[in-house]
Amino acid sequence: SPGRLQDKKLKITKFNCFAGRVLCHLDECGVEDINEAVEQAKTAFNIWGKMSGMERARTMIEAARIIESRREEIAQMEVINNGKSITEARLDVDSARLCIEYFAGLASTLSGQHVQLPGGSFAYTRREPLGVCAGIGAWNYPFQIAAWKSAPALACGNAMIFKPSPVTPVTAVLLAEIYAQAGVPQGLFNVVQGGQETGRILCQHPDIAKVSFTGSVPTGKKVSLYGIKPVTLELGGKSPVLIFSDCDLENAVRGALMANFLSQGQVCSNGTRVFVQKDILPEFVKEVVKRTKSIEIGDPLLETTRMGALVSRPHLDNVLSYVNQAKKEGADVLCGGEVFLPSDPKLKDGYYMSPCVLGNCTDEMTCVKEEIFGPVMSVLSFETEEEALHRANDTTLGLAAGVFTSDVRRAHRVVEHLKAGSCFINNYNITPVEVPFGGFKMSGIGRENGQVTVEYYSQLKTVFVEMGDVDSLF
Ligand SMILES: NC(=O)c1ccc[n+]([C@@H]2O[C@H](COP(=O)([O-])OP(=O)(O)OC[C@H]3O[C@@H](n4cnc5c(N)ncnc54)[C@H](O)[C@@H]3O)[C@@H](O)[C@H]2O)c1
Ligand SMILES: C[N+](C)(C)CCCC=O
Repeated sequence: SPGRLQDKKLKITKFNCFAGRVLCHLDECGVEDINEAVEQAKTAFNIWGKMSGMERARTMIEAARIIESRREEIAQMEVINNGKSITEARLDVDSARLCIEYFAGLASTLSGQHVQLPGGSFAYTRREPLGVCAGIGAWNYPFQIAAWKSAPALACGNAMIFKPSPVTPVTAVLLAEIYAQAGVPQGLFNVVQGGQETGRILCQHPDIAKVSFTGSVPTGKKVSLYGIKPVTLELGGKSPVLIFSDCDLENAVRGALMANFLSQGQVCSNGTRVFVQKDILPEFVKEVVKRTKSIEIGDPLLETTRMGALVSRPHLDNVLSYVNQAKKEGADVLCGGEVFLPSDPKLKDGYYMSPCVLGNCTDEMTCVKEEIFGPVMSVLSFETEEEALHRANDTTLGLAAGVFTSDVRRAHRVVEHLKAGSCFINNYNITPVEVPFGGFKMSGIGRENGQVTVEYYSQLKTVFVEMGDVDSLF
């Protein structure tokens, strides 16, 4: 309720990323708002958690239908919220809808196990919801992240309070509106606005049963220390793509672009360390640079635009400083890496940069070691498979990895040794909602999407049933 938030002191100013103007002001939610959201969620959970899976599924399918009918409106709002191109925003809305449909399909399949014990006794397990879950989102996929968290939570019978990033606060509210319109109990999916303090209060609330967090490694570390409650962490990456000389080069070039430039390079799973086998390096670099230079940058609402604006001025400055640092450390800027000024004067204050390819990179460079989270590809060369694998795995992160080769045995051998949660063979950055997504090492704990996610939003109760007498030792 906007009225109740008026007395809060802290304000969030949301800028329009592609024109650099103030879009709106929001009040940060504090203890009182969160208490109220939790109370509402508990009441809603008491209704929702007792419904059958089929009943929950019906409401979720209705939410998916509303998303489909409002696809264009949501996508346009996401462009304004985040700065990405309308083409990508539509795909994000589709992924959100598909996720809700997928988990609606699983809602009626939740079940336990029956175990026979001696003497006719038996035990069975019940899969039960956790209660009120907290979802905390990053700013790169605001609507999609809210759906990827709420869909499994709701399918398993939980309520969720979701806090979007203060950098992109707008579209999660649309999702709350849609769930309400679809008929979920009031307060089952609520949105609280705010930054780190709101996030901390929410996660530490004693009635929050689980936290599902998407964001950076440093914040993920804090969230994991908030208390004894289940936590899903979807964190950052610095993923490798291994391009062998026996690959289909055209496909590998396309893969490298998809691995680096979606969402202005602001993608957790991006394959930003592109290892290319030495004998095809010149040809690969020539083609990648040519295609990168031809990426259409500008007004993200135009159909022809393929790269919109970065999410904020400070983030743009940070990404550009990584390019400067790379130059100082000896990398060659093969293209891009500069502020981009669109021809439309209305967009002159937007946060645009030209996508960048860095050549002559080595493993020790900052651009190769740290997550830049912008449109910056680092190209490295290698000679042997063993060497490439060793260098690819030489990181504390392990979200994703890719391999391009026409040798099927090499593909599976390499993937077996890659230390990453999502491995792509001859493709990159596809995330069908039917398959699990999540990281190895410091890239996270737990998974989103796929059947396994049910385990992260429910708990098992074991029931022992004695058919004889108590065999007492006393
Ligand atoms: N693995 C994935 O699925 C995935 C997906 C998207 C983004 N990411 C990662 O997210 C990062 C970029 O997102 P970001 O800059 O929004 O990350 P961030 O860690 O700065 O913020 C993420 C969220 O946490 C909140 N937050 C901040 N401090 C908090 C605290 N102390 N307690 C609770 N909540 C707190 C923020 O307000 C925001 O909503 C990148 O590292 C990227 O790789 C990972
Ligand atoms: C849909 N993508 C592009 C694979 C992004 C997954 C979520 C990570 O940021």
